[in-house]
Amino acid sequence: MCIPEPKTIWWDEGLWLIDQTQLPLKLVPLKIESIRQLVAAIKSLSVRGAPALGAAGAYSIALAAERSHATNAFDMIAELEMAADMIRNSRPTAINLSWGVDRALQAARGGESTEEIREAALRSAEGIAEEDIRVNRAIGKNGAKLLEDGDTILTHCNAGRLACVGWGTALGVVRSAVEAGKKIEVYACETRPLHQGSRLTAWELAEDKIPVTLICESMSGSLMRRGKIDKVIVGADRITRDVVFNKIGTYNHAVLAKHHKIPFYVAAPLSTFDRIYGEEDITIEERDPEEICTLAGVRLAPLGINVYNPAFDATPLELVSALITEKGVFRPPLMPPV
Ligand SMILES: CSC[C@H]1O[C@H](OP(=O)(O)O)[C@H](O)[C@@H]1O
Repeated sequence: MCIPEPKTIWWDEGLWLIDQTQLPLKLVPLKIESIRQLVAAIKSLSVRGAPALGAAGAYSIALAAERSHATNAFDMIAELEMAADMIRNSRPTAINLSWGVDRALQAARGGESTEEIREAALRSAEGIAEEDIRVNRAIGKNGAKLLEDGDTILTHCNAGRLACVGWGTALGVVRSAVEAGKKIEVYACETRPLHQGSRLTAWELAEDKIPVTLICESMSGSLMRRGKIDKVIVGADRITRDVVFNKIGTYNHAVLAKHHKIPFYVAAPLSTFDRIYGEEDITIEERDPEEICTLAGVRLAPLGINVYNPAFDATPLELVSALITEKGVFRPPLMPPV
């Protein structure tokens, strides 16, 4: 079974991305004309997911260079550095955003003229985008070996091609297993409050004709207890020396998987690893309370109620059966090479 490979973010006489807030009803390509518009797109999750944010970060430098009116290299680099700060600060937890910004900015600094800077920034961003798909294909190939024909997988949030430039990480493992001829079924957690699972994962898998069942994340324990889940596979936003940061609710599944002796896999590129730091060093993004209190404009909670709305949680590595990367599969405390 050959699965198509559309892109989530790309450059075509300017920066384009799929506006994920319009899915699953509409597939809307969005042209990004300014850094401010890109910051808004990142904050509103029009573009989201660690690897996609890495590419967005890199393309932001190419966009800033393309839009710059600087007449010399020094002034242009100063503009790019201001743009870099705006993009880095748009979402703090996923390391890939700052990683992509820094790689493209470093390339741009090698330019001696404004034109060389523009070319270097775009070449770097295009390289990161192409590298992402290659890396995700390698993650998929390494992870598919862990899946057996007939497996039922639980996944959380969206770690598919919409979270990347293409192919996906957690869903990339599923796609690679299906391409290898294995029959795989997926339970997709809707993933409140922004529903990346129902809006994006269920949509992706249905598009690829991979059997998917939508559930509320509160249902995962019951399915595990009834023997309905063979493996759990999720993505990651940052992997430190002691924990995996991923969408809020991931930790719950990891604890339940441990209790039920179900393999719990994390699929992520090496660019998501950040081993200098530990859990206590990383900021977990707190999002707008209205995301929990309203749904499609309907009020779900009393006005003025206290709300806790972290975008991510931390799963200790001892709960992770294996880290699936482009360099292979590593079982903590064993970690991939730096
Ligand atoms: C392959 S990274 C996907 C990762 O990013 C998601 O977060 P968000 O939708 O807020 O960008 C979620 O944590 C996914 O696991």
